[in-house]
Amino acid sequence: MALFVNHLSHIDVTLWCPTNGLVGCSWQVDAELDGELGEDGMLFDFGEVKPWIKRTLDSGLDHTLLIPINAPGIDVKECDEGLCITTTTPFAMEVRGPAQAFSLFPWDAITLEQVTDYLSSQLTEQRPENVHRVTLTLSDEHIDGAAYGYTHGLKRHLGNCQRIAHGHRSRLYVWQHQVRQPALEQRWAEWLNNRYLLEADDIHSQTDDQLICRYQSAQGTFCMTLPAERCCVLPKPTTVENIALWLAKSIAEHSGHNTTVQAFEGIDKGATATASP
Ligand SMILES: Nc1nc2c(c(=O)[nH]1)N=C([C@H](O)[C@H](O)COP(=O)(O)OP(=O)(O)OP(=O)(O)O)CN2
Repeated sequence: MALFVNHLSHIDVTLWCPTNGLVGCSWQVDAELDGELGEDGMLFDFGEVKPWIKRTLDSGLDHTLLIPINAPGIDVKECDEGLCITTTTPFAMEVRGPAQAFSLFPWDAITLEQVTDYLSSQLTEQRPENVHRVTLTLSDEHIDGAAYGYTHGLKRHLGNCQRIAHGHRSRLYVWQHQVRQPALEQRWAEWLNNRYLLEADDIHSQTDDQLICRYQSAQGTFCMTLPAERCCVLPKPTTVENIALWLAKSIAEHSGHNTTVQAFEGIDKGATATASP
């Protein structure tokens, strides 16, 4: 007997890719459980399946930076902040923070298949007696138009969004004169794709080539050094509201037209903002 729960949750992470660097991802989570029916006629109460799986994801890999430690140029060591991870290719980066902000895997690269198997095995190990196996399916949201992945951290957030390098893969909608603007959506999404978004206030130091972002939050001290060309600096915290506002203002200024932007933070949620040139 198998029980399934589709659209159970989302996972928002950034993965380190040996060719693209920081890649923001949002994965939809579907679950299937194989097992025996209990005396109550249920394999596992739906009301318990969801919180059980969500708790495991939220306290583990969700909102972390996924590092394939066997990829070329990766070094991981302990430091005052917790862990210090350095990279060399495709660019030099150093990120420091509490260990809980990182998920380290003994792999050459992070793939959706490997992450899916890892999480399915983790849940299977913790299963209740009458459940034989838990199988998750992780998938990227199907997006026809413009989309971009980004990485950020929100130091004021009380939950795991305070971690300096977690990410999202997001749709982007732009309107001018009540008409969608696919060319603008595509251009801005391409520009934002794989960037690190940070608040100006969190810049610790900056040269022409390099930027250091550093902040203290409830979980500890976080620090990130990366090429300036890979960053996008916003005047305010990088919440989706401020991203929508910054995009609306930037596009209105560049194009000379009133602009409305709907920015997403991962799957199915986001903010809408309008600006004039
Ligand atoms: N109004 C806003 N609220 C929050 C924002 C924001 O920009 N505006 N941002 C965050 C974090 O960046 C976080 O990454 C969002 O994570 P999310 O997965 O949505 O949070 P949950 O774990 O609570 O949601 P699930 O999808 O149910 O896992 C937080 N809030």
